Amino acid sequence: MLRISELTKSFGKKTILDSISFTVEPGEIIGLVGENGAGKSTMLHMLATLTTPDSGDISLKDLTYGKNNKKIRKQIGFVAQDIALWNDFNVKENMTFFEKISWGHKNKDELRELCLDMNLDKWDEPVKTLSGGMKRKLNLAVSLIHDPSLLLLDEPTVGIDLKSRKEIGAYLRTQAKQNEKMILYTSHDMDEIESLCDRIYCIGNDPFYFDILTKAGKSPKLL
Ligand SMILES: Nc1ncnc2c1ncn2[C@@H]1O[C@H](COP(=O)(O)OP(=O)(O)OP(=O)(O)O)[C@@H](O)[C@H]1O
Repeated sequence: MLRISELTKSFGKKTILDSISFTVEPGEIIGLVGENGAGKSTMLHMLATLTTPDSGDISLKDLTYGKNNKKIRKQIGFVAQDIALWNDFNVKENMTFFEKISWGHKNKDELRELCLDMNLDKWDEPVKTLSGGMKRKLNLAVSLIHDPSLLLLDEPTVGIDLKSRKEIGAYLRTQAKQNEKMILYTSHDMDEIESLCDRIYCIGNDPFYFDILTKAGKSPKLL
């Protein structure tokens, strides 16, 4: 289980996240929604151990953030909003590079299969000539190489075509349900959030997303 207790984060005098608490059970996909600047990425960055909270506690299974960060990182797959790939390498080279520096043990066939799971079949093509959506698919595949138990996905499907998005969504649901992965997912696409997520949290004071999701019968919660 991922447990977040009374988490607070400010930048300067601006409090972005104010005493936020929630838990994520194995097998759950949690949607985080809110307007631009609400604090979704800040939340994911803290869960990825890249930013420290001002106060509050986070734990993953029996591991405490701040004390066990090295062990925690091995269990995390993080897709940031910015794409992080080697442009001059092809897809195969990127996958094998990231496999080597990750804690996973996957052979070339398994790495290729992972790309195909993301609907990416351009194995020998340099990243620099891939479309934006294809780069996103590769970025997502890289985050899954070490079979993480906690997936933090910050708008991972921006620019990905609808068919691929549906297939990636189905893949993520299978990963969550069959392999007990915990997934936190941000998106501005409410259809995607509604169809993919088991529970949805609205960050920030603006009731806009809360009202939309409530009308759609999704019982969102305010953070
Ligand atoms: N390193 C930083 N220093 C100062 N302010 C920051 C920093 N990182 C984020 N912020 C501020 O924190 C607020 C929350 O940003 P964040 O990126 O978490 O929002 P978001 O909900 O992910 O937005 P978006 O939907 O646009 O991705 C913003 O006002 C942003 O300017």
